[in-house]
Amino acid sequence: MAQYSIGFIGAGNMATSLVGGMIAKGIRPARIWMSDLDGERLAGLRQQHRVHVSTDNADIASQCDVLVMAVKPQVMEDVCRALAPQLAGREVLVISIAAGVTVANLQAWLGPHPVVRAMPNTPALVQAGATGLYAVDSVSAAQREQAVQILGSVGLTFWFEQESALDAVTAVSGSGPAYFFLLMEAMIDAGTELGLDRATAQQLVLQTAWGAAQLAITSPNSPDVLRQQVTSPGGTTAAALDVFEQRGLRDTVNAALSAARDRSEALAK
Ligand SMILES: NC(=O)C1=CN([C@@H]2O[C@H](COP(=O)(O)OP(=O)(O)OC[C@H]3O[C@@H](n4cnc5c(N)ncnc54)[C@H](OP(=O)(O)O)[C@@H]3O)[C@@H](O)[C@H]2O)C=CC1
Ligand SMILES: O=C(O)[C@@H]1CCC=N1
Repeated sequence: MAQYSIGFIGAGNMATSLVGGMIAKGIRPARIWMSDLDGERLAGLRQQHRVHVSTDNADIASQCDVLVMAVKPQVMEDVCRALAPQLAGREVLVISIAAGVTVANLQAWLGPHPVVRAMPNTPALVQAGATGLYAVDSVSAAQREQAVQILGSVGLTFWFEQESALDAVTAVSGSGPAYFFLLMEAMIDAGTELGLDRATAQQLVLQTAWGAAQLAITSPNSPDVLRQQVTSPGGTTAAALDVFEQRGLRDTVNAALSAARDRSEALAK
């Protein structure tokens, strides 16, 4: 990988997942810069990862060729407007990972820089991330490649031609890990209700989730076929699946993802 420097503005959950995954993948910490309001958090990150840190966003922006904007959508405008003078006249690739913040917003706040809008997810920390990407026309082929090198170092990347697809990606894979964690929590609670000790219930649930995902990824069969292979006629799985279907799991999932997509769209306004 070419030795350009990468700065993260905002060192919260998603930025630290990305940085942890990038370093585990072999990207040198000396190339990574992180800023945040919280000096203690930064000190911990410097100690853990040996990255450069600063509580001054402008300091990070002045050092880096690629800037990953990783603050919450609600503060993105203020953060970008404050950085605009720092970036003026420089060739910096901006990658925003914020939900719902459009490239038009980012360019209005930062200036006419090449912008990639990305939607990663926290499994990036273990190189099992999934990221949707959208680029404005001014992003060069080399800069697209930089975005893929960074986000692709921690998982799969997918380019989209329409920016609106990023709202759907946010609903599916950006927020998606939380849906599976909720199901894990519910299954652990249910297993405990059924008399298992909590630690064993947790191990059984996590191994089952991991095994199901591995099987679904490696099998030539689609999830519906794999589900049928578990389901003996008149057996235990059928009894459980009947309850899920009767209580409207599919409609619930559909409504939940629509709510996430709508929220992503609303954040742009
Ligand atoms: N978490 C996730 O799974 C995903 C998140 N995202 C996106 O990533 C972005 C960050 O989310 P997430 O990591 O969860 O949020 P966090 O709140 O964990 O991280 C944001 C960090 O930015 C800091 N911050 C706030 N204001 C400033 C500022 N002016 N300058 C520098 N740093 C600042 C926050 O500090 P403080 O806490 O003190 O406010 C916090 O540490 C969001 O835009 C979100 O939409 C995208 C994909 C997945
Ligand atoms: O909840 C959120 O808004 C962010 C975006 C996707 C995951 N977390």
